[in-house]
Amino acid sequence: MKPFSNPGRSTTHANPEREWQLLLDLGNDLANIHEKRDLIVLFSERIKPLMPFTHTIITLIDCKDQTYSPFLPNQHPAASKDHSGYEDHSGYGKIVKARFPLGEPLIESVLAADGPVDFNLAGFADAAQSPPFLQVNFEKGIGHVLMTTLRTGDQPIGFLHVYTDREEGFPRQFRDIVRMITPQLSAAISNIIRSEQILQKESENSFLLDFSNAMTGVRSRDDLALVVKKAFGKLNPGGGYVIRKINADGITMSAYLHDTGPCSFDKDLLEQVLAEKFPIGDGIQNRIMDSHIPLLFDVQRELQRGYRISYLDLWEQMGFKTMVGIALRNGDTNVGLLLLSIDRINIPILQGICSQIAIAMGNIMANEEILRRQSEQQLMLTFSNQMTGVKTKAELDDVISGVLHGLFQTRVAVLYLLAEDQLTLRPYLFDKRFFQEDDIANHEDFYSLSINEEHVRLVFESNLPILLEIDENTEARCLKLSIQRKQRGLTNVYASALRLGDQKLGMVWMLGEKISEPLLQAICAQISTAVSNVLANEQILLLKKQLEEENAYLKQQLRTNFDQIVGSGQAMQQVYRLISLVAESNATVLLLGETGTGKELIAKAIHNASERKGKLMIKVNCAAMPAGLIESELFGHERGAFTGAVERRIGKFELANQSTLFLDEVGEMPPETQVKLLRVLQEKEMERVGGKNTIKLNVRIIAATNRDLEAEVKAGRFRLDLYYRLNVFPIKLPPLRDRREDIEALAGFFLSKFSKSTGRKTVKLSANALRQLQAYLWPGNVRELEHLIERSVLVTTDPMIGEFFLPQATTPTTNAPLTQSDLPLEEVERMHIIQVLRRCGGKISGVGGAAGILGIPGNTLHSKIRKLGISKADYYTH
Ligand SMILES: Nc1ncnc2c1ncn2[C@@H]1O[C@H](COP(=O)(O)OP(=O)(O)OP(=O)(O)O)[C@@H](O)[C@H]1O
Repeated sequence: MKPFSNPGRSTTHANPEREWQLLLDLGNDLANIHEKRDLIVLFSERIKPLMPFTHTIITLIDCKDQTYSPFLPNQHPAASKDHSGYEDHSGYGKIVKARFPLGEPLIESVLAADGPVDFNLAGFADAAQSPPFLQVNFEKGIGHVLMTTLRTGDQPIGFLHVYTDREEGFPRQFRDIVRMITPQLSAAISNIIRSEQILQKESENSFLLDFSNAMTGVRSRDDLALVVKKAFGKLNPGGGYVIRKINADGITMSAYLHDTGPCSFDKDLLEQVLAEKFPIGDGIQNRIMDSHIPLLFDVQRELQRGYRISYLDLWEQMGFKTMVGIALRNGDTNVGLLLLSIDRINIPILQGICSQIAIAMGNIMANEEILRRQSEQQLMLTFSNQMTGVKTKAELDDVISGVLHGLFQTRVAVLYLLAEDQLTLRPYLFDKRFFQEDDIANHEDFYSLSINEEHVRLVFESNLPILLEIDENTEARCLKLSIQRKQRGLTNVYASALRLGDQKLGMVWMLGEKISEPLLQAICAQISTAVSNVLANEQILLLKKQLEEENAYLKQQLRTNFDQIVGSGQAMQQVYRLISLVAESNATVLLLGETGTGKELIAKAIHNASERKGKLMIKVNCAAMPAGLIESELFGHERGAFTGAVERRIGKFELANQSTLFLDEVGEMPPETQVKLLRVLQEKEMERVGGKNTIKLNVRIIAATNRDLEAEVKAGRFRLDLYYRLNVFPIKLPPLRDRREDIEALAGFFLSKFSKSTGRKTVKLSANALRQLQAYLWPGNVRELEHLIERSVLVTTDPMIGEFFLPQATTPTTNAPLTQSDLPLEEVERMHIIQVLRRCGGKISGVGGAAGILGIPGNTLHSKIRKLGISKADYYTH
């Protein structure tokens, strides 16, 4: 501004020419004013000489809230008599910052007047509704105030206050001068306001431009922290701020960036606030998020309103009285919010900063998300590679308990498989860190979980893994899983169905801190595939084993080659007739007859004539098995079912599924097994020993015994109900002595068979030898004949057998003493056993059995019989 023109000597006396010149000069000077400073100089240097007033104040009206407040409170320190201390905390200090309502009588009268109004403060200062600054001035010795309204057009924009300590107040000439210069003064003030606004805008723009330039280089959260700290350092020196982001749950917010400024505070409280997830609807955050402009909070007032939010406490502790909150939005998406310790809101600047912060946060988070997904994919690839190699349950256990946790900090608590009934889930694998073996075995709820359980149903209804809400009920069902997970800091329980295509395989419960849905889905899909591979592999191994067993059995059967029945006599004709009647049905057949009469041969013939002939007939010798193992032999067992059961075994019943099971010597079966056999025959299903799965059976039973089963039933050794079950179609095989007509054919058959097997021409029988055979009683029946011929073929060197050396005893032997002196110990033992067996009618164990008399267990006797080569023919007596 150019220097003001010299006003000459001060005067208030009438001198129209001089007055006009003065007004002209003042008008020119006012027209050139653009800054507050110029106005101050004008008042102190140009107007003051006209009238020695103490000070002037210009106040501006705020139309929005109908108030006015100081705009130019102090024109020149020297001009103020006693009022230089505007910064004091009483009187002026407060008034300078205050806003006064327009609707007071004094102001209304100023607004209504068409020129300056002179008020004697003695009459107004302490009047009710008078502006408080009059009282303050009056107390400081001011007598009069001259007030006039400043206007732009008709619109009042503010007031000029001129104060004087002269008792007589302002002379008329001064009032006239003020009236005259009021329009120019109003225009000058408008100019100042406009240029201040332009400057303000320019500085805001330059601030935002700098900020925006700095933001272009932001790539990471750390970059953002630096730029934001610098910007807020300029905007609000010594202040603090926090930027919060909305968490993935969509209902809470957590600190993203923060700066506490130079304040002192409780570090623990800060840690707590930084770690805490604050619900968006906490009463403060929701107000900020709902507003489209920054909101100013009075910290004390919010605390008094009862908000017990830790960040308000911290804010108070740091000495911040106010808090500005502004929502961070990236387009229409809410990203988070900014809290700033500032007491003056510059809305455009804050909005400019916040929109850029929100965009940067959006980009950084998107970037972080991409990196996270990439790392997840990498981890998933590693997991998938590990899972692909899984073939066995143990390997599956290793990968899901080791690798899964190593990669994703997630543990499979339990993996259930759907049982055959498709209604029950049974634990297949479980994490031993959470459960003991006993927990599983003794907890029926856990062991057998119905798919109709509410939480299980939810899992199967969903195509995606779900986060389980654990309530008291579920918790009981989940074996206190939630407690377990809290103890291990694993906060979430995820559950997912395991499926292969549309087929349900089972369900998995996982515990983890947090894991994204797509990742969880991918993990569960991998587990499903691996489980199905393991199950398929187990099935293959089982079938392979079954095949091996069948194979071994087949080979054994081939070695004994029973494929022909010899005999065309009447008795055998009757047998053939019965076989042809029953063979094609599935009826149970009971073969009765003395030892060696061909019961097994006939069983085989029935099987071969049935539609089951494509599969192997399975044989069980009920007498040759130790009582303790017969059940396992018949029904199989699970691994660990009893001591020594080191691996799963398939029983003869399961082996004979779709085929025929030949129960040889069924009369020797121990009573406990009889019960189980009866159940299987009745229900046509069974479980393996130690197993829980029920196996459906389609087995044809052919039983055989050389005992009189009716007598056994009467004696209480054989169950009547089982007898009825077995005695559906009895076939009685005649003893050889009752079909002597077949002896010649049988002898010829065996001569040819054994001659061939020894590589000789067929050995013949002399007439004498044949007569001998026909005269003999054959206690051991066909088997005895077969053995005799075999021995004879072996020992004779002639092409013809002239004579047989047949045993004398053909009736039950009495207790005739043995001559043992010349025999070796083993032979004595052999003879003694044969002797006792004869006395017991061949019965080995149980009441009246040979083992009891010999004082050894039945098993031991069996093995001795085998070892000493004792055959039934040796001891069978009639
Ligand atoms: N009709 C027959 N034709 C040819 N061989 C026969 C005949 N009957 C029995 N055998 C032979 O006699 C031997 C004994 O037969 P098998 O084992 O079937 O008798 P079993 O009644 O089952 O005897 P056990 O009651 O002692 O088990 C076998 O080697 C069998 O091949």
